[in-house]
Amino acid sequence: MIAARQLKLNIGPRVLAEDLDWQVGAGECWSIIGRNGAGKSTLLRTLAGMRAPDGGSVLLQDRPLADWPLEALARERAYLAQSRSDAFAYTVIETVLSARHPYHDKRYWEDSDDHRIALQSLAAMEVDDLADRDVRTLSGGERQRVAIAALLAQDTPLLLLDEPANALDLAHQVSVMGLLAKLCRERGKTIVMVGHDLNLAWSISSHALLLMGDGRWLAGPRDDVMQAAILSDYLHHPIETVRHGARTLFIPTEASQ
Ligand SMILES: Nc1ncnc2c1ncn2[C@@H]1O[C@H](COP(=O)(O)OP(=O)(O)OP(=O)(O)O)[C@@H](O)[C@H]1O
Repeated sequence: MIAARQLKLNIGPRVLAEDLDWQVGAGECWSIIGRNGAGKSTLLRTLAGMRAPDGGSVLLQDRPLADWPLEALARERAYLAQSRSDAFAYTVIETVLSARHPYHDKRYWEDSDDHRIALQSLAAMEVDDLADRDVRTLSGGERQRVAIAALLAQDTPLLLLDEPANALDLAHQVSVMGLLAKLCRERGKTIVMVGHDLNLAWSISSHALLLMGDGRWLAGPRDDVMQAAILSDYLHHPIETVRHGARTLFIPTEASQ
């Protein structure tokens, strides 16, 4: 689906990722994990085509990202940014309908299919009752769910999500993650997401990519990569794992009093 070839990411003099050779297959769900500032958002923006690589390349469906016309790219991948600022008084439904523009060709107005898909997406995120509200009046968690609804309405095979659980209460974290997992398992969508909650990441992911923040990285199937010793190294904090039924739980060792 999407692949990095000898990818290099720099910010100023800092090398965030070096020689990143990474293949994301269709229907896989990847979590990108690393400390603050390790380069997770920078990598996700690069995968979305919103930032050029500093070396190497990103291929979407075996074609370099730079060769994709923007509208065709918007039908292939949707991107959820870590934060957003709403400068204008758009309603919730207008915000979600705007995600349908890549399908409009030369047509200006949305049609009934767009409305149906937008309303379905709002309902999936349990924000359909907010359809007529000005997005600037929403709470942080409501705004995040509207942004995820817009991402769903874009209906792309590849979803790139930067901290989708941000601002969500516990129940919505679990339901949103469950929905994303279902999109992979049952609808063959491919997901690459950034997150700090190891337990949520473990519960949804088939694979994980760890970034050290100095160029080093590790990618592979979830259970190969999400091991206590490896995560402790990448996150610079001792982590233990415990089994709870079928789940593995990650527990950071408490700071000594
Ligand atoms: N435009 C910029 N100018 C200067 N430094 C930047 C810029 N964009 C990113 N950086 C720096 O690059 C590093 C990587 O940033 P990035 O947002 O990718 O980290 P991250 O792993 O997503 O972090 P977090 O977990 O805090 O969200 C950080 O140290 C950040 O301060």
